[in-house]
Amino acid sequence: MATYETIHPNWEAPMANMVDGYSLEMTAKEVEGLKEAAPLIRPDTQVAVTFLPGEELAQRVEAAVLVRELGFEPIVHLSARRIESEEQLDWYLGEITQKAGVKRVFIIAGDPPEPEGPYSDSLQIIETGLLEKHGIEIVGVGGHPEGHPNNTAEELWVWMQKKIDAVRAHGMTPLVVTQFAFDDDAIVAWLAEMRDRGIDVPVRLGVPGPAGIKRLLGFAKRCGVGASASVMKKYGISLTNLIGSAGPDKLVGNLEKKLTARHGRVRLHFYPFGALTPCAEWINDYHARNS
Ligand SMILES: NC(=O)C1=CN([C@@H]2O[C@H](COP(=O)(O)OP(=O)(O)OC[C@H]3O[C@@H](n4cnc5c(N)ncnc54)[C@H](O)[C@@H]3O)[C@@H](O)[C@H]2O)C=CC1
Ligand SMILES: Nc1nc(=O)c2c([nH]1)NC[C@@H]1CN(c3ccc(C(=O)N[C@@H](CCC(=O)O)C(=O)O)cc3)CN21
Repeated sequence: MATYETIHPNWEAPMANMVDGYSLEMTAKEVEGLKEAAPLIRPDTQVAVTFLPGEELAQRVEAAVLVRELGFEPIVHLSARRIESEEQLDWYLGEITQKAGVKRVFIIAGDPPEPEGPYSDSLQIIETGLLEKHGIEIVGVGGHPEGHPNNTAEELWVWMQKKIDAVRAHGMTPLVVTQFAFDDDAIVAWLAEMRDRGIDVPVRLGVPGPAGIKRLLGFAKRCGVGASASVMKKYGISLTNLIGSAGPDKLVGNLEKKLTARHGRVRLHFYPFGALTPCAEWINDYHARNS
């Protein structure tokens, strides 16, 4: 069975700084964007390919192949509620594993209020047995530091434990990747509670890449992510001036200060929201300023 070192070679080692061992994501349509950003991204960096509406499965396969060809490690998202049939899931897993050597997936329920096929939650995908059949070794599941409109906080912990147990029962290694958030205190408190509950799996904390302020607020609204005036002020944004763009300087700096050994193994996962090059530049700049 894969170990935590397989998730990332440095999981056990102290981090050089908060961006050490980061992952990021692209949409299936961002093939040109990834080619442009590639020279700025360290070889072997994990790059996730999303499962958004408006993408074709074949486009997602091509994106995963490109991630591999450029020397990065693909992670493929599976949105349970957007998968139309078991045959489609089987076909997609066959394509990504054979053509892009994919070993890692991230499973999320997805936003459709009614499932488009047989799966309404992430656990059902794990339980199909198709992941291990296709040689998948590492399975990420979603974490929600600010909660989720369809579940209480308590329900979310129960679901997290069920998914982790199921990933292990199917012979694979679990990790948790969180929804992006702007409030470092909410992230740190959520992580402390997770560890207090005895859930010791590695966590990738979701962080927004630099983006236009209006765009960031639009994504926050669409994804149910908290962006109150006080939280945005802490992040570095004034809601009375929406001109310009903002990066996660304060958020990442605060995480670096506030995370301790009790918070366990963590790395960051960046959500570039369509702007891969600025995101990679921001990460490299943070690294240069903090090493
Ligand atoms: N973290 C991220 O990057 C992303 C988060 N999301 C959001 O996270 C939500 C939860 O995903 P998971 O943690 O994988 O849940 P899950 O698959 O573990 O399901 C937990 C429970 O929540 C219910 N549920 C999940 N999504 C629902 C929805 N859209 N409408 C009504 N009930 C729903 C499920 O039926 C189940 O009872 C997604 O539905 C989506 O809204 C979506 C995309 C990306
Ligand atoms: N509840 C929830 N639903 C989501 O769909 C969602 C989350 N949470 N959390 C973050 C991720 C990241 N998401 C996204 C969504 C769109 C783009 C994006 O770049 N869209 C392009 C056009 C579409 C494309 O290129 O495929 C854009 O310009 O808006 C990026 C990340 C959606 N995600």
